[in-house]
Amino acid sequence: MSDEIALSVRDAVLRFGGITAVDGVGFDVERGETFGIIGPNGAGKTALLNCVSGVYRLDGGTISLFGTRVDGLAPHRVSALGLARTFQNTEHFKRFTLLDYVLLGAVHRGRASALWSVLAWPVMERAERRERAAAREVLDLLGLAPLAMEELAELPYGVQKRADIARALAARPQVLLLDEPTSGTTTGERADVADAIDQVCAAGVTTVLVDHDVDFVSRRCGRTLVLAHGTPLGVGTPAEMLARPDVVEAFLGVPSA
Ligand SMILES: Nc1ncnc2c1ncn2[C@@H]1O[C@H](COP(=O)(O)OP(=O)(O)OP(=O)(O)O)[C@@H](O)[C@H]1O
Repeated sequence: MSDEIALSVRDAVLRFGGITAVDGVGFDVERGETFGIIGPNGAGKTALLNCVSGVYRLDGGTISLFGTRVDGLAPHRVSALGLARTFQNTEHFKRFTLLDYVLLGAVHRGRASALWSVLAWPVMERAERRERAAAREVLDLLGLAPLAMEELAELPYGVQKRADIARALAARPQVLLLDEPTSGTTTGERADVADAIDQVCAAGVTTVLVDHDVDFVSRRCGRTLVLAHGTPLGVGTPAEMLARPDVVEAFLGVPSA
């Protein structure tokens, strides 16, 4: 693990009317690290990821990507600075083939203006060939290449979850946010999603992993942030954090014995 900070969140606050969804959250993720965020339902995990990716604008605090402030930027600008994320569903892309869906991730890097596209079509054609090659490379890495021409709608849910990881990875992100990558999967599918994430981590991609499955996060993350009701309970190794009575109480909803 390097000591270069890839993602830095300081005193983040996000409110929805009277609800404070994220309340003074801070953490650093080092380059190459797989960092976890866990917490019970409604803890603010997804809201926090939405702040990092520019979907929500912070009411307080700062977010930096490799030292550059990104809070207040639109999602496409944050993504141009090297951040990619998965979503909790791929509902709107059901008619895409797996390859086209993954190409969405590759294509968004360095798209040119329409005028430039017309004037420089040979260059654009070469760029498109490169994007297709990049998409196929990612499909290969995640063991999805044989399914490249299948429609997403026809593929099992677990494959759709892996497809979403592939799409995000095709953008060659500096930092990858995985939002509930195993939610709704069967035990078998979860093992396949786990393999895909392990490939991503082994490739050295800086990753933030949010999941309901605490064991799943604990096995992959050296450090994790624990949130409860939007408030940070702390950052530490999963074993350290899960041994704390306040963390146990947050998950169980009752004081630990
Ligand atoms: N768009 C929104 N409008 C109003 N309130 C919201 C919105 N999004 C989230 N919230 C509220 O913010 C709080 C945190 O929600 P969030 O979805 O981030 O929690 P979470 O930890 O991701 O939960 P889960 O594990 O159930 O997905 C909750 O009280 C939720 O109801």
